[in-house]
Amino acid sequence: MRQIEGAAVLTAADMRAVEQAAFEQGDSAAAMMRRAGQACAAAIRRLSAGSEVLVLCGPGNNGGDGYVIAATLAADGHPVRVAALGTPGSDVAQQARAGWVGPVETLHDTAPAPVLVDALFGIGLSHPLDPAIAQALLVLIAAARLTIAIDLPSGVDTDSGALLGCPAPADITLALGALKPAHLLQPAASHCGAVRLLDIGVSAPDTMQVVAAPALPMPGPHSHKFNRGMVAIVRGRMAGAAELAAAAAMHAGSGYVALLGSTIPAAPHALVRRKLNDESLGDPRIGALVVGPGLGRDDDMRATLERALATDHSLVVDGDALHLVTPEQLRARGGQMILTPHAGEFDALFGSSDAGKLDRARAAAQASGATIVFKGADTVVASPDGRARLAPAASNWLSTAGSGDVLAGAIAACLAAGLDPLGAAAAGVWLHGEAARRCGPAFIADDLACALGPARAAVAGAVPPR
Ligand SMILES: NC(=O)C1=CN([C@@H]2O[C@H](COP(=O)(O)OP(=O)(O)OC[C@H]3O[C@@H](n4cnc5c(N)ncnc54)[C@H](O)[C@@H]3O)[C@@H](O)[C@H]2O)[C@@H](O)CC1
Ligand SMILES: [K+]
Repeated sequence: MRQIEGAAVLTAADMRAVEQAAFEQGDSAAAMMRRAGQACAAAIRRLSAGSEVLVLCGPGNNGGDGYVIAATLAADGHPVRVAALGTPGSDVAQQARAGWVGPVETLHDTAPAPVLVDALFGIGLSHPLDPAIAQALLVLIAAARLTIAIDLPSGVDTDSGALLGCPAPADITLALGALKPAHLLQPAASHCGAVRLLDIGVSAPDTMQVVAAPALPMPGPHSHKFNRGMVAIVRGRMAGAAELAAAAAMHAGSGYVALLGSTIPAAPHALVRRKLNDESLGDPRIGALVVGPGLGRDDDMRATLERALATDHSLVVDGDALHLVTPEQLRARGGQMILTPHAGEFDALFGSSDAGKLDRARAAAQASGATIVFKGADTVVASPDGRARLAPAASNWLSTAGSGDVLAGAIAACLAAGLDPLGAAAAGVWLHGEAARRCGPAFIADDLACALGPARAAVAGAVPPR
């Protein structure tokens, strides 16, 4: 049982492809189910501390896992009952069912137990739960002291994270072989409780991963302020937003941060204030240029944005700038670009849709040629090359004014430090989440920017000095 940071994330189709590849290498579905069920049983035995376990078994292979779990617990002398919904459909699930020699109650008639194991449905759920099934599950969850979902809580859509009748959250979800998008995307993620990953002996590709602590370059004896990574930030109509992004870039480790658009001295004095003109915008030492926080959307600011786009700098495009560009314009510009839309900005730029957040982010990256940081309680980072990073849940206190500006600055610092756009975006998201964790409750964005330093210190030394 392991933590999820850095773990592979697979859609239902990806998971089936990985399983199929394992079968072609000589593995069998029965052996895989045995490994999955036994790994779950070992975790459940520890978590239940001797209390009676009720395993709910569905009609598919998730139910098959449930029968293996029950048989393994019983063989270890652990008190366990089984209640089923239908009879197993696949050969492998029937085989697992045959391995359970105790009685099988029905979902609708069974009595609650202190520990409930939900092995009704996993990645094969194809339509919303019947309300009678959801109600029976709800009653058992409410009566249990601990609910453990196998692979996924029953009643969530694997790929989009939508709820398909899931009646109540589990306390713990044991993900099998890899994470699925629903473990990270809302609202399903909130129904998973604590997610832990169990190895079932398959090797998953790393195209999609959970955001993990980044490896960030450390300054060495040859470092100076510019080769640490210079960030420039365009100041717009709401100056505070750009100031926050600048503070964030400084605390996230940038060696030199310039605010373009004002020369009036003010704290912090480490921030270099310069006029916004062709010379300052064209400074070849700039490693990342941030445009959009507090920019404004009038014609002057549109012209300022055009000037930023006309440079060949790596760009972080945030806030108002996301209302002033089109995906086609960005694609035509090319170069390294990271866009950081929240849901409203995403809709404005790419159009609204009922598709899942991961699919939308990946499509947007394709359309714009930019790395997309689709922000929210379930931030998704998608690269035009198809790779993606999904953030684990972060502090809900991040829902405060200016936290997006801080994220843009943190990402810019990582981009200027030499990370590729996907790496920089994921590193910025991690630093932002870690800074929020360190801030505790009710922080303001200024505190969050300052906490990026300690967050950065937590990964100091990850890579040698450059
Ligand atoms: N393929 C394998 O060998 C392995 C599969 N594993 C487990 O198998 C799961 C996937 O198994 P399946 O593909 O059989 O899918 P599930 O067991 O998640 O569900 C499929 C079954 O549910 C029925 N169903 C779907 N939606 C329903 C609804 N709304 N109401 C009522 N019935 C519904 C389907 O007709 C089918 O019988 C994984 O989540 C994992 O738990 C693991 O054991 C690892 C090995
Ligand atoms: K389940």
